[in-house]
Amino acid sequence: MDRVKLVEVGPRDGLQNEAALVPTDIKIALVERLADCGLRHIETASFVSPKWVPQMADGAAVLAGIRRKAGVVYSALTPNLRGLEAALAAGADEVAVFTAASESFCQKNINCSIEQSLARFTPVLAEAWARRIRVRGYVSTVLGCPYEGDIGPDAVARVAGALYRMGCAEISLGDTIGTGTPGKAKAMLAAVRREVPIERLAAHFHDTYGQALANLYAVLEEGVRIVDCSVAGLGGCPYARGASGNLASEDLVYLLHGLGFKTGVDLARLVETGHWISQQLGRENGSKVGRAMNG
Ligand SMILES: CC(C)(COP(=O)([O-])OP(=O)([O-])OC[C@H]1O[C@@H](n2cnc3c(N)ncnc32)[C@H](O)[C@@H]1OP(=O)([O-])[O-])[C@@H](O)C(=O)NCCC(=O)NCCSC(=O)C[C@@](C)(O)CC(=O)[O-]
Repeated sequence: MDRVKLVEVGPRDGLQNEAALVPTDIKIALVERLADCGLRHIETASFVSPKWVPQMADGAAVLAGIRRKAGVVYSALTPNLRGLEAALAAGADEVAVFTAASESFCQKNINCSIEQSLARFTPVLAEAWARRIRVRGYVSTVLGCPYEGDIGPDAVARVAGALYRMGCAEISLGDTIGTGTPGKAKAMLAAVRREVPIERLAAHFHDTYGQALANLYAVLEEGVRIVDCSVAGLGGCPYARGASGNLASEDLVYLLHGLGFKTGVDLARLVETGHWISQQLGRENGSKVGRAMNG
């Protein structure tokens, strides 16, 4: 049976936009619970400037505090060499660099042009390679930008191809503001797969316009088998106005199991975890499956 690799980004993408600081022990408990659900790739922390994203300032404490489960990859976001050093010192198993297909978003998010971001990543990849650490590359705004509107597939393909040629093992395509629709997602993927093999591509779809699951289904049909998701649909980017939650992990697992894909995830436990974190954060559960199965 076909398998889909899930990358759970709740502890990072899910929490980074929370206005109130989430206590470190809650973050640790969330990561541990997600691992207990059967998730094997958990983006656990982010080593960015604490002035830019205060919520992620305790990344080292989170990585130090978790009870590690064998076979689980605990990864971290690293915008530069300093972030890489900090992530590795804290025990991250894998790191991710991140840029965008839109110049304006890149400037707002990491304070440099796309070209400059790629130059910053060169030493990150060299150092990671020397230490045998796998690097993922994110491209944001692949289906629309909060500042520039539509983004052409060729612009996405150019950046994805550059990350791949630099040595990123996996390229995650982010519909940061969730404006994409299935036809657009397929057109974007058709351009990107000319630069990057399909098995190296991940879908990272936000659900701001309620399109995430439809877009995901479209790229699944095209052969994408790596999907990013966030428990209880938590998430958003502080530098993308109006960006709301990620594709909810529970909704994704329900869809995939219904289609006959294997994920290794215990859906009932995941629903419990989604309910638990929603209560901790005092917000409504963003997963429809989570609400239905918990009701
Ligand atoms: C990239 C920088 C640092 C450039 O920021 P900068 O101001 O251009 O760079 P800088 O080198 O001048 O550094 C500014 C300050 O940050 C410090 N600094 C510098 N680097 C680090 C580091 N690694 N860790 C900790 N501190 C750091 C540095 O020491 C300095 O401190 P100061 O002297 O002012 O006290 C900044 O713009 C930044 O941190 N941006 C991060 C924004 C972010 O995290 N956004 C959310 C993640 S992306 C996302 O969510 C999208 C994604 C991936 O999910 C996919 C999708 O949905 O599209």
